Amino acid sequence: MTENIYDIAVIGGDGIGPEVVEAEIAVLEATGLAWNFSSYEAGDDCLASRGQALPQATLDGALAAQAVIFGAAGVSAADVILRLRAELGTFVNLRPSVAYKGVNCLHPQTDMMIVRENTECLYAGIEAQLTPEVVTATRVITSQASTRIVNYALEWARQAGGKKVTAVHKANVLRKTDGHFLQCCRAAARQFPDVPYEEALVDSVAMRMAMRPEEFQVIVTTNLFGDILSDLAAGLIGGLGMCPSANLGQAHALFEPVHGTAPDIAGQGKANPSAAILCGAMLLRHLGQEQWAARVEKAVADCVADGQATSDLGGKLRTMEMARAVIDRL
Ligand SMILES: NC(=O)c1ccc[n+]([C@@H]2O[C@H](COP(=O)([O-])OP(=O)(O)OC[C@H]3O[C@@H](n4cnc5c(N)ncnc54)[C@H](O)[C@@H]3O)[C@@H](O)[C@H]2O)c1
Ligand SMILES: CC(C)[C@H](C(=O)O)[C@@H](O)C(=O)O
Repeated sequence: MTENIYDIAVIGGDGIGPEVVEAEIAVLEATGLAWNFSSYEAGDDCLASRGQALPQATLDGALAAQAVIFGAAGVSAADVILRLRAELGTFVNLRPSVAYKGVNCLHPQTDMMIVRENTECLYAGIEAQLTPEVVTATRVITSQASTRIVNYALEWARQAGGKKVTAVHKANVLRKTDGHFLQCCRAAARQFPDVPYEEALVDSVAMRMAMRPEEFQVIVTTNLFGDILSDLAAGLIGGLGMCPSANLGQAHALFEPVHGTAPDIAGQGKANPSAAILCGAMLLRHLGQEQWAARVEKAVADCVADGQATSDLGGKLRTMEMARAVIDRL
């Protein structure tokens, strides 16, 4: 039987992006599975050297690959990652926030999945300068995207053993847009009578997450609220260094840490590679390698519990030293 070779496009990007992606690849290679990694440029450095933040060759490579591993891009991030998400048709942004044992964090009991809509809302890119003093942005909410994302969240919650889904909105003010999103959520929830379902306003969710994050298991929400709440969730569990994400569509998948280029620590070997390594676990799960995914997650958890971690978690290891510590525990 011929062995499956996984074709993966790698876009390290700027700042700590390439540093954490190097760690992620080292861990993936340590599984002994057959990988074919192809590297592509994107981001600020690429813009400076080639005049484009996302060259066509990178886009073509991402579209041709089985999946994409992404690090981070700097000020050009929106031109890179939003375009990649759109071109790859990734309509789901899956963002887990799990407090690992041993991390000195605000809320050690946090374990939630944020299912962020990935294609519309204020990210539709429709802004206008009406007069020199008045500018507007159009918020787009469609039945198709809303139903698709809430169905995904409900199905995910069902597969996870019937976890509770909270639809997060601001329909008391955004009556038409979030009102429509909520209608789509309710209609979908009726098709999943076995999955606990509730609704909550985004402002009160922010407060409750800061005080009692254990009240949330699966949050489904629109694009901008999902962006903000996932960084808030990162703050509960010890920071952005622990938060991976998966952008998933029908035909493509892109895995990226929730964090950015971290200019304050870039180039110093200080970046926590856990978010990127946990992206590797999400990639493994996506490829059907569930056992390896679980082993990578456990190895990260074991490292962190043993204090084998980078300085943001109170440890002494450098980025690649932590990657090697994870590999040793695989
Ligand atoms: N997907 C992306 O490419 C993406 C996402 C967010 C921000 N950005 C870009 O990144 C740049 C910096 O943005 P920012 O400072 O708001 O957010 P950031 O995520 O880069 O950093 C926020 C804070 O978290 C820390 N941090 C982040 N990742 C870490 C890690 N792996 N290990 C240890 N500490 C870590 C940083 O040191 C910093 O103090 C901006 O240019 C922004 O546009 C890109
Ligand atoms: C960099 C930016 C375009 C991006 C977003 O807003 O989606 C980031 O904040 C994220 O959370 O991945």
